[in-house]
Formats: sequence, structure tokens, C-alpha cells
Amino acid sequence: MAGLLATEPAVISVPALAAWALRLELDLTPKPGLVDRANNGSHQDMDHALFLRSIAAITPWFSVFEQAGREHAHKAADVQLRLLRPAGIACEQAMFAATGGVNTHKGGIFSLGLLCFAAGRLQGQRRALQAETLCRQVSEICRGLVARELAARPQAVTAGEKQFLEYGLTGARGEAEQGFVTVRRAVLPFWHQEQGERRLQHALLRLMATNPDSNLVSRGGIAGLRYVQDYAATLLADGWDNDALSEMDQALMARHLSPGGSADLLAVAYVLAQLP
Ligand SMILES: CC(C)(COP(=O)(O)OP(=O)(O)OC[C@H]1O[C@@H](n2cnc3c(N)ncnc32)[C@H](O[C@H]2O[C@H](COP(=O)(O)OP(=O)(O)OP(=O)(O)O)[C@@H](O)[C@H]2O)[C@@H]1O)[C@@H](O)C(=O)NCCC(=O)NCCS
Ligand SMILES: Nc1ncnc2[nH]cnc12
Repeated sequence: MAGLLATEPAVISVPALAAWALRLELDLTPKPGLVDRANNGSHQDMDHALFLRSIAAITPWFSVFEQAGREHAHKAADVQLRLLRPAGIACEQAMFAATGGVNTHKGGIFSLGLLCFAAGRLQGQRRALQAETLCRQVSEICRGLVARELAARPQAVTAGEKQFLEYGLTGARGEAEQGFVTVRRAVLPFWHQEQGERRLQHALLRLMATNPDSNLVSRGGIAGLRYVQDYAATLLADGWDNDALSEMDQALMARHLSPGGSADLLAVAYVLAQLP
């Protein structure tokens, strides 16, 4: 992306990278089914300006999460999520206040919040900040999350809970508990194959081709998920350009499909790709 290096954070700060990643993700255009600079994708209640307000509301919380990670660094991994959650929920509330109740970044707050918190924990333990150790920290902090919050719950309230009961999908929780396995396997090894904006689009395509995105399932069922996965896999195999992505955008809009979970994981991938 042309202006990318001009404003990228100079020192490695995971909260600064997280905020920057949200902005890069939002501005990436064309982006199938998602809100971007050109259109609102498959969304009636969101636009680019709303996402900017959401990012502004969320950004101060990333440093709060990092600070909390530092403060609690010497407590056991299995109590960490309980310590982080109140700040995570307060951040979600700040997002809803800024967007008039629209869910712009719930998944992004969860995943990037965990990365910031884990970065603080590593700092507090005087350990080096590396993508692999950071993901391992997130995995340890989230150990047992799927079993506790999805498997042990007889009644489903949120989209993620319903999809676990119906299809066994573990959504944002499963991805975090497995240390962002989809990002580590499907995206990071291929990060340097492309440059600039095309690099982010390539990463998004790779995510859409593999991620069991709960947003796609809640809008289009398993058939909707498969449609997007197959479409992205075909573009990756046959070659793609901006016109092909715009066509995919139209196809997803016609089907009311939005890969919101993959958009969140693109931001996670960007942060991890900046670390050693
Ligand atoms: C743990 C929570 C995230 C629980 O939320 P939930 O039970 O709803 O679980 P999921 O469905 O699994 O995930 C929630 C959001 O995560 C994103 N997501 C989906 N699939 C994946 C995946 N495979 N990997 C990673 N992330 C995933 C996704 O977020 C994005 O989409 C949202 C917009 O969707 P959209 O369909 O437009 O909007 P809706 O209003 O939902 O539907 P419509 O009516 O419009 O059709 C947007 O948020 C994107 O970010 C999922 O939505 C969590 O809520 C929780 O515990 N919160 C407390 C805070 C906390 O503890 N934080 C800790 C760290 S700070
Ligand atoms: N750009 C975007 N459009 C729609 N949903 C999203 N969730 C996260 N980023 C998004």
C-alpha cells in the first residue's frame, strides 16, 4: 500500500500495531462482502465512517489490555482471562456506544485484545516478543475456553454459541485457544509472496478459503461458508486481480454474505507478521 510505510509505527508496540491493523483492514479495497472504501459490502447498518468511529473508540483500550497483561504477568495463565474480561467487555461497550449499537469489531476486540494482553504479559516476564511466543501465550490464557463456554453450555445465546451446538464450530474462541492456528498455518508462511495492498488481499483470500467463519454460517448456513471458501480457493488457484475481487464482492453482496471473522483475522495476521 503506497502510504503504508510512512505512518506505520516505528517501534514495535503491539497496541499501536493492533490499531494500525484495524485501519489497514478497513481501507483495503476491494474486499468481498466487507465494508471498504468503495462500498458497504453485505451490510445495511455499517459504513466506512462508522468503522472509523469504532476504531477510534477501541484504540485506547489496546494499551489498557497491554498494561493489564504486565500487571498480572506473574499470576498463573489459567486466571488471566478472568482478569482481562472486564476490560474486554468495557471496550465492547465503548464500541457499541460509538456505533449506536452496531457490532463492528466484537471479534477484533477479542482477538487483538488477547494479543495486546499477551504482549504485556511477556514484557512483565521479561521475555522476548515473538509471534510464536505471543500465540503460545494466547493459547495458554484461553486454555479450556471452548469446553467451558461452548461445550458446557446447554443453551445458546450468541451466534457463536448456536453454531457450536449445531455444527461444532468453535469460532473466535477456538481460534484463540489454538493460538491463531488458521493465521499461523494459512497466512504467515505465505506473507512475503506478495507486496503492498495485494499482500493483504492475498492474506484475506487465504483466510476466506480456510477459516470456519461464524459470520458466514450465521448469515448463509454451512452452504454460505462453503460458497465463500470454494470461491476464494478458486481465485487462489486460477489467479486474481482487483476486477476478480470486485466480482466476488458483487457475488457475496447478492447472497448477503460477509466474512467478518476473516476480516478480524487479517488484522491479527498483520500484527503477527510485524514481529520476529
Ligand atoms: C468470545 C466472544 C468473541 C464471543 O462472541 P460469540 O459467542 O458471538 O462468538 P463468535 O461468533 O465465535 O465470534 C464473535 C465474533 O468473532 C469474529 N469471528 C467469527 N468467526 C471467527 C473465527 N473463525 N475466528 C476468529 N474470529 C471470528 C466475528 O466478528 C466479526 O464480525 C462481526 C460483524 O458481523 P455481522 O454479521 O455483520 O454482525 P452481527 O451483528 O453479528 O450480525 P447481523 O445481524 O448483522 O447479521 C464483527 O464483530 C467482526 O469483528 C464474530 O462476530 C466475545 O464476545 C467475548 O467473550 N467478549 C467479551 C470481551 C472479552 O472477553 N474480550 C477478551 C479480550 S479483550
Ligand atoms: N471491514 C469490515 N466489514 C464488515 N465487517 C467487519 N468486521 C471486521 N471488519 C469488517
